[in-house]
Amino acid sequence: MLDAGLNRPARNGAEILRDPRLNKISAFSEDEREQLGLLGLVPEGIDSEDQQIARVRMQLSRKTSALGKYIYLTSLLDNNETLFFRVLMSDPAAYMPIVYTPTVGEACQKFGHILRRPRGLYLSANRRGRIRDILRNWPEPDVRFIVVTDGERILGLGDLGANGMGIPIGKLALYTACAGVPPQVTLPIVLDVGTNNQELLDDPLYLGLRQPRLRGAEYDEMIEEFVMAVQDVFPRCCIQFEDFANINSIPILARYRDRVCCYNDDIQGTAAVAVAGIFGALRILDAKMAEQTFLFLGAGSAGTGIADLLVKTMMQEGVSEAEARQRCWFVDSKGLVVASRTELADFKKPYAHEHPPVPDFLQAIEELRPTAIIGVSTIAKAFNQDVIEAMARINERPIVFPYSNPTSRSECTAEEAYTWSDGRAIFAAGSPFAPVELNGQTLVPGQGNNVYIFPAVGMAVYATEAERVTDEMFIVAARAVAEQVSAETLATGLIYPPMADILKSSLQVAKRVADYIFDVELARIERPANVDELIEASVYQPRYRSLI
Ligand SMILES: NC(=O)C1=CN([C@@H]2O[C@H](COP(=O)(O)OP(=O)(O)OC[C@H]3O[C@@H](n4cnc5c(N)ncnc54)[C@H](OP(=O)(O)O)[C@@H]3O)[C@@H](O)[C@H]2O)C=CC1
Ligand SMILES: CC(=O)C(=O)O
Ligand SMILES: [Mg+2]
Repeated sequence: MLDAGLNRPARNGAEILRDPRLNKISAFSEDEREQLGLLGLVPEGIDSEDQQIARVRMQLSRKTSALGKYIYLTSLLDNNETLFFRVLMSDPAAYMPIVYTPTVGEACQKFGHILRRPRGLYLSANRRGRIRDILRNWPEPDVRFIVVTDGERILGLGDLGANGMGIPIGKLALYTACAGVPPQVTLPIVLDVGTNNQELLDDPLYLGLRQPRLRGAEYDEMIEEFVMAVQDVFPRCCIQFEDFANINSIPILARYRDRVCCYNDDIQGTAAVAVAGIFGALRILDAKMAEQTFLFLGAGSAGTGIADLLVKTMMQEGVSEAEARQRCWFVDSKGLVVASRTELADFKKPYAHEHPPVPDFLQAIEELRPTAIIGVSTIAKAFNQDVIEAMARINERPIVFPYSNPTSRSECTAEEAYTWSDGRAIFAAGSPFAPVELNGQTLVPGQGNNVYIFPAVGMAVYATEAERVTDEMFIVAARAVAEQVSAETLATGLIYPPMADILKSSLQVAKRVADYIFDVELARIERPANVDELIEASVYQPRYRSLI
């Protein structure tokens, strides 16, 4: 006998209770209790799914810290996957700040301290040469999505080594909660290549390798071994690279994007959410993208990724590449990125325009008079009062996107941006901020976070079994996100679809991207008569199935 729909041998009651994919805690039916040997192992009372959700909410409300709520929800995922996703999907706007930014940042910082039960796969530098075999230890046979990090740039918190595992776990929970990708096809992975974070190396509870980060050829060989092992063991799998330092993220994407099904979320997903946000802002401004001047604070993976996609989008609208690049300017840790600088990384060079050196961001604003500032610097409070006031003096409606995560690294808060601009800023931040009351008006900040993109693109790639992930798919996704923002939503200042509707909007985006994947013949399945129905039929439902 097989477990219903899971293709696994049936278990006895005690085993079922220990399997998070089968466990219903207090919601087993009378027949299941009788037939599966569960009598006595669970209390007599039988809960409905709604009663179970009410209990979870009550228990969560008694946790006084965000980290306490994170630990509780993670334990629920380890105990009863269906209930976890039912709770998450019942109110994504409420629960996302717990399982994702900002709380996941704190959870990663303390990952070794809060560990209850390991989740995902740890591939360590010590196990090089054996990655294929270790992938085969994963119990699910058909993994379709891996989110992998080496932990070197976890949000804006820096090198967190193997503690970075919290990020793949959180991102993959959102694949399911925000776009319905079935959890059994997802696999979180950390490549434990050591850490240069001395605090972690000195922490007796740190669980990663206690050695400096692997670099150079040895590192590249390990990445190659990993990518090729995934092709062998999970041939239909897409790899999402997440939170690598830019010295590695950019070359890795360049090396593999045309060879295997993969993408980098910090580069491409972030870029798409930024382009979507700019489309929303342009509707408020009634202006064109090529009329804007974008000034970035931070010229790393996220910043140059956003600029590259803005350039591609402007080119689709008939602007030349040179003109489009000229609309994008960067300030990094050494000041304005200009042609005379000799130490620039290759990925910054396309944006190193002719201009005298400018040491700081505020002066760059005064000289370049940008219409938009985008913060991807990890520097909290860098958009200070002088910066916002300068933007509000130069522009009737300045675009202000402090995208750095988590909240503790945000370049400014929503309240600061609105207050210092007299409520005129068009604002979106990487982490969530509550609405702000100003001069009798309620202003609703958007969450400019790649969560609007990666679950939706993931669903499209999953349902179509796409061979490759291209930049054009991200432009399609960006346009689809922007199109779902109604005029009423826009009137509140919100330039993204409401987070409460993220599942609905992600499925719309997934349909558009899936259509595009079939159009460009990158699908590995035949085009169905109705692509929308294909997506709908692929969506995971967090419902208990009968186990008998
Ligand atoms: N909202 C979202 O969806 C996303 C947000 N992010 C956030 O963006 C941030 C950056 O990520 P990522 O681009 O991958 O990181 P990188 O490390 O690749 O880039 C950081 C950039 O910030 C610059 N920087 C550092 N300090 C300063 C300073 N004092 N003044 C000006 N610039 C400075 C660095 O300069 P230099 O090059 O000189 O070292 C570098 O160019 C993170 O906080 C991350 O959480 C990332 C992805 C998605
Ligand atoms: C959101 C995200 O991917 C980051 O901050 O890195
Ligand atoms: Mg990231």
